[in-house]
Amino acid sequence: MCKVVRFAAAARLRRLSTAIPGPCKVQKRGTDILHDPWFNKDTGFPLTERDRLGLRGLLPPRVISFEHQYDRFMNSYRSLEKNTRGQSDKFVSLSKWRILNRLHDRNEILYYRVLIDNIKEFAPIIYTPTVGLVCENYSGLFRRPRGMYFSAKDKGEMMSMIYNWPSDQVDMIVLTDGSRILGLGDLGVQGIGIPIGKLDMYVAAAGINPRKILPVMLDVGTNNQKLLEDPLYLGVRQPRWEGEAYLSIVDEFMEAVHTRWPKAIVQFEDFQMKWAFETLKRYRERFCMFNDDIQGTAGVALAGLLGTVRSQGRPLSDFLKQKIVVVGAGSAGLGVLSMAVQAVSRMSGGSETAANSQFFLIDKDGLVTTERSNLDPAAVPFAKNPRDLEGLSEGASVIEVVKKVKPHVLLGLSGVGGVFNAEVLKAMRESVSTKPAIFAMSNPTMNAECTAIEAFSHAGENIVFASGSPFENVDLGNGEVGHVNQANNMYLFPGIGLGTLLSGARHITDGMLRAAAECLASYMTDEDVQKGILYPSIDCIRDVTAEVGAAVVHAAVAEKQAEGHGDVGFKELANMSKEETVEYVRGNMWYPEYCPLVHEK
Ligand SMILES: NC(=O)c1ccc[n+]([C@@H]2O[C@H](COP(=O)([O-])OP(=O)(O)OC[C@H]3O[C@@H](n4cnc5c(N)ncnc54)[C@H](O)[C@@H]3O)[C@@H](O)[C@H]2O)c1
Ligand SMILES: O=C(O)C[C@H](O)C(=O)O
Ligand SMILES: [Mg+2]
Repeated sequence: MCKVVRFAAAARLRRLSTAIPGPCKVQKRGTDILHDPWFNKDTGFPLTERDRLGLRGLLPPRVISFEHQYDRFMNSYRSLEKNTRGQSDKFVSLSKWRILNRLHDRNEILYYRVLIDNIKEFAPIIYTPTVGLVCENYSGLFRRPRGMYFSAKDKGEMMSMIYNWPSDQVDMIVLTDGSRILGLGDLGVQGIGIPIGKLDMYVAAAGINPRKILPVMLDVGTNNQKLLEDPLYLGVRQPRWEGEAYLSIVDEFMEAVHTRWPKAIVQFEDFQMKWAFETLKRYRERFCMFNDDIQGTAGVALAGLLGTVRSQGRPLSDFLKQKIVVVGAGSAGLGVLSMAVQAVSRMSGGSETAANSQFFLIDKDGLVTTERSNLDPAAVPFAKNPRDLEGLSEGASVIEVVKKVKPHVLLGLSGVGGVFNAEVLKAMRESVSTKPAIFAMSNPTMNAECTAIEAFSHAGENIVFASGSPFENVDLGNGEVGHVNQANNMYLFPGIGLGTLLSGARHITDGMLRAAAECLASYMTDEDVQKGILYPSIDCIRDVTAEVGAAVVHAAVAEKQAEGHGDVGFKELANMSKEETVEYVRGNMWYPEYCPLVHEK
């Protein structure tokens, strides 16, 4: 359950008691307005507005209310569902994505209202997992551009190109180079679907004004041979730029963005590991940015790990005793480990070190130890010393490690579907935990380490289960339900972005990220957690984001990072109670409703 009534319902009530939204200025007239999805109201333009804006005669005469337009869309959506019954999942998902995308391209206010009010149903279409399918098929699906594309061919031009974007103010940018799209690998320019999906979640969950978002693709080529040979491929047809040439492109983009919008926040998304870590190190002190796969994922996973301790009825301090096996030593797995190790270190007064602690790291070559030749520097802190291992050695397989360690938690961020096979899951029955936890966090659905049904049927009914992509709850056949949690960074990145924006911080610190994770960890009640419900329902995402955003603002104030936003300065932020900060954040969330349009020359 959400802590407050569903946000949409609350906003609707608020609207009833408040005046009509203020006017919006528009520099266009006539058909130019109808073709601009930001201003277009379709048949919803009142007659007086049609007169003012030169729209008379350009629309059928009847004026349709917003509510009626909303219902008409939902009816078409339901008809589509009926008409596609029996078709392949892929066909159905893409059909649903198309109808939503078409609405976006026509009428953004209606699109975002439909999305916010039906977020549980539509998130899997506009975000994970369908967004993966959209990226794979992007060149064929492409109709209209969304966002900006900076390519290797634009070197030297970015400082002026950035002014081609029509909006004066941009608050939130999601940037990808398409090199590691979900678990699907290098999809080149087709990866633009990910920034678009993430930013739709920013609008839906954090209420960032869609006029102030910017999805960006940095196209430095692709190493995906199939795409390079595809005549329909829309990206630059060359192998990826590497080394200094690559970094100089990202540098130029970051400089250009911050010249035009000095306080814009840039979320790095789905970069291959080497560039994910390198760019985070390179920019985090210079710009307001974070890497969602490393830092957002870490916070969501840490919240889940703390939840598993509570689900066992143990105090949080027992986190120090939990044995946790992480499968996948990429940007996400290493991000999770480093945040978890920091938490352990804080709890134990700094006495724990990563390598001899309770964590075990496995990559494609098995258990990671100090004996590994060419050990990735980022993995060094988590490599086990073979002397500390009894009965396990360098490169031990997942099944060998699980059998030997009997972990409390088995967490997958490998990008490989089925790695938690029946044998591995059955071995989790021997876990030392009363509630063994299985986190199959890789995306999209086909890349999950196991499905929910596999987890409950092989590992037992007393497990806690979480996955990165959504799965249905599992009917355990005895009147009980195996609860499926969605451990996805969508529970944190919107709050990290919104909290940073409203605090006016110039950097996103570890303290702000920790506050976000701790806030999510404490969101659920003990009663829910003991039933195995570690994360809130996605229906509550605006409420969660308000709380997470407030926690980020508080941390930014405490660390003297906050400079304030708009009329609200550091002092006002510092004087707000926790509840007032949550209300402040909630009150700054944009909500889609038609505003009266006023023509301005
Ligand atoms: N749920 C979430 O919120 C979330 C967040 C971030 C990433 N992810 C998912 O996590 C996955 C990995 O992302 P990443 O950025 O870390 O990727 P990455 O490519 O940087 O790392 C993948 C890691 O998995 C390891 N691996 C590959 N095959 C393996 C196997 N058979 N057994 C064990 N390990 C194996 C690789 O050695 C590598 O260490 C992706 O599917 C991504 O979608 C999920
Ligand atoms: O995009 C998601 O659903 C989560 C995460 O950022 C990922 O890369 O898988
Ligand atoms: Mg990602």
